[in-house]
Parts: sequence; structure tokens; C-alpha cells
Amino acid sequence: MGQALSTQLATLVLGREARQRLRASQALLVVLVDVLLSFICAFGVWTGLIDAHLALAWSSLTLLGVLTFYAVIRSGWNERLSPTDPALTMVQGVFSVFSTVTAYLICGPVRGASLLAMAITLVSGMFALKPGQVRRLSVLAVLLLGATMVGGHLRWPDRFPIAEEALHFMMVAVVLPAIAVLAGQLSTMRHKLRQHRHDLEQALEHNRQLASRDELTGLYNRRHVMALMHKEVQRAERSGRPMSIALLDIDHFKRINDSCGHAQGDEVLKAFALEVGATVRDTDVLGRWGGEEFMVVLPETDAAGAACVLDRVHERMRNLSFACGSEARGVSFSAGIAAAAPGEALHLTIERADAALYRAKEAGRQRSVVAEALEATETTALAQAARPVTSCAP
Ligand SMILES: Nc1nc2c(ncn2[C@@H]2O[C@H](COP(=O)(O)OP(=O)(O)OP(=O)(O)O)[C@@H](O)[C@H]2O)c(=O)[nH]1
Repeated sequence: MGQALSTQLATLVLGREARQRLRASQALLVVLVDVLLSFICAFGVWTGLIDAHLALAWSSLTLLGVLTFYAVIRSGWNERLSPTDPALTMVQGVFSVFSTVTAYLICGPVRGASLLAMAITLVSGMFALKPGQVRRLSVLAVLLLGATMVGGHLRWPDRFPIAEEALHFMMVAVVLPAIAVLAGQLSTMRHKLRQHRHDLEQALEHNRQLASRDELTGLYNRRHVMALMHKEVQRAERSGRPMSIALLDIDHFKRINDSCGHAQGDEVLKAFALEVGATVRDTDVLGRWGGEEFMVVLPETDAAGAACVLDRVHERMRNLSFACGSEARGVSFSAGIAAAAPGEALHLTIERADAALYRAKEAGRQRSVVAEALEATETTALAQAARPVTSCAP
């Protein structure tokens, strides 16, 4: 209950989207820092070190500014107003420099303390800005403070004695550029880290591919097909809907290798995989079972439906040819189809498909054999014309 309330509150204050939440929380942190600085200012007023009117004006304007930044980010306008820097870091940095310079002007004898706030501005910029931006911000800060010190001394020599201003300026001129240099180093480290993370993600993706894909054809490998098959069997068991598998084997593939070369054999395997993939449904699973064998898993499809799909694949293969020397050759395949029987172990369904494939080869190749339970009925690619077209719809 309490957690739900705090989640709701966090969503209300920061929004939902992760990046915007981060930006809003950073803007709120700046608001918090400026509220605390306002308290310090109030303490300065109370001790008589800072003029009350000036302190009130400074606090009001500063808080109004940083709250405006928060409101712009929370409303999502930042993404429209500043697509290149949606966190508004640079604008907030410039605002902060001006606000700190103003604090320096109004803080009387304790103005040196406001220089710390300038350092905070640049340090916070280190985490979000590019090195060039932090450099520009530090140059702006040094110049603006320098001008303020000179102007302050010329206008009010008693309040801004030359020795103190020179000392403050030297501090600023050393510390702020040093922060800018550190920001550059931090940015390089961040860049390297990002690059490493990117490389790591790519390596992981490559490993994932290797674990589940066949390198030659790009199809799922046997292990992954098995895993997907198990899932499909479970789904079929739950829904009570049919599911079939088909084991495809290219006919006389050894001859292709022997007479056209292994490299051409590889090309045939790739072309074959493409053709089968283009024929089956997107929801079907196609994988390389090994060598010149391929497995198709057909969810929500009974044996007759699977035979139709395989007939379409046979039909398509008739148009596939490849060059073997100066000769154009065709590719055919045989297939064994098995519909998973309710409660049947997957390896038994595979065995039935394998036995049906064997029968297809035995019967003369370039055909599919459907295994029905323990019996098998034969269909040939040519018999497709005799089937009702509707049952063969893709
Ligand atoms: N080019 C190539 N050949 C492969 C690959 N994997 C297996 N083979 C070859 O595929 C051939 C399979 O031959 P067989 O099992 O005798 O079968 P087949 O010649 O297709 O004869 P049937 O299946 O009876 O029609 C073997 O010569 C294997 O070396 C591969 O990745 N690339």
C-alpha cells in the first residue's frame, strides 16, 4: 500500500518514461541545491552579512529559473524545444553561471563562498556535457566573474577591494579550467565505457546468434528448433489444436557435391533454405536439422494441411535451378510428415517423421509421405492438383 503510494507519487513528480524521469530527477536535484543555497543566503541575511532585499530577489529569481527548467522537462517540452540536448544541461549550466555571478555580486564580504557554487555547476556538467561544452562553460564563468570583479571594484572599490578580487580571480582562473580538463578526461572514459558496452552487446548478440542459428543458411539450428518444437507441443497440448512437423531431405545431395563441388553444394543449401522459408508461414518454424536435412514445425496444422504446405514447397522447388559447370540443374527433396498425436512424446513424433521420410526416399524421392499414427499414407507432389485448393491455402 505504502509502496504503491510512493510509486504513484514518484510517477507524478518524475513521469513514466525512464530517460525523462532521470532528467526530471536531475532538475529536481538542482532545485534542492538552490533551496539549500537560499537557506544559506537567509542565514547570511540573519547575521547581517547579506542585504535582505538582494538576497530575496536572488533566491526568488534563481528558484523560479530552476523550477521552470523542471516544469519544462516534466511537461515533455524539453524534447521539442531542445532535441539535441533534451536534458537542457547546457542551458541550465549557463543559467547557473549567471545566477552564481549574481550571488557573487550580492554576497558582500562572504562572496568568495559563491565561487564554490560555480565549481558545483561545472562538476555537475562533467557528467552530462561534452568536454567542449564544459570548456565553453568554464570560459564563460571565468570571463563573467572577471568582468564582475573588475566592474564591482570600479563601482564599489570599498566592497570589492582590488587585492581580494585579484585573489578570487586567480582561484577561479586555476580551478575552473582544471575542472574543464577533468571533465574532458571523464568524458573520454565515459565514451570508452559506452564503446565497451556496445562491443559487449554486439558480442553477446553474436553469441546468441551462434547458439541458435546455423551459420551457413542462417536458419535456426537443430538445438533451437528442438526447443521451439517443445514449446509448440506444449501449446498444442494446452489448446487441443493440431501441430505437425515435416522433415525435408534434399534428394541425391551427395551427387551435387561430387559433381558440382562442395561450394556449389553450400549455395544449393542456402537457396533451398530461402525457398522453403519463403513458402511456409511466418508462424511456422524452419530450421536446419543437419547436413542436407531441414525441419519445418507447423503449429495449428494437421497432417493434411502440412502435406498441402509441402506440396507447395515441391512445386516451388521445380523452379529452382543452379549452375553446375555449363549445365543448369534442378533440386528436389523428399519429406516425412507427422502430426503430433495427443500425449505423444516429441522424440516419437520425430521418429515417425523420419520413418515417413525414409519411405518417401524408398518410394522414389521428390515426394512427401504422411505418417498417420503408426500407419503411413503416401502423397506425391504431383497429386497436389487433385486436392481441394482451399485446404492448401497458405
Ligand atoms: N556442401 C555441403 N554438403 C554437405 C553439408 N552437410 C552435409 N553435406 C553432404 O550431404 C551429403 C548427404 O549425402 P547422403 O546422406 O548420401 O544423401 P543424398 O546424397 O542426399 O542421398 P539421398 O538423401 O538418399 O537422396 C553428404 O555428401 C554430405 O557430405 C554442407 O553443409 N555443405
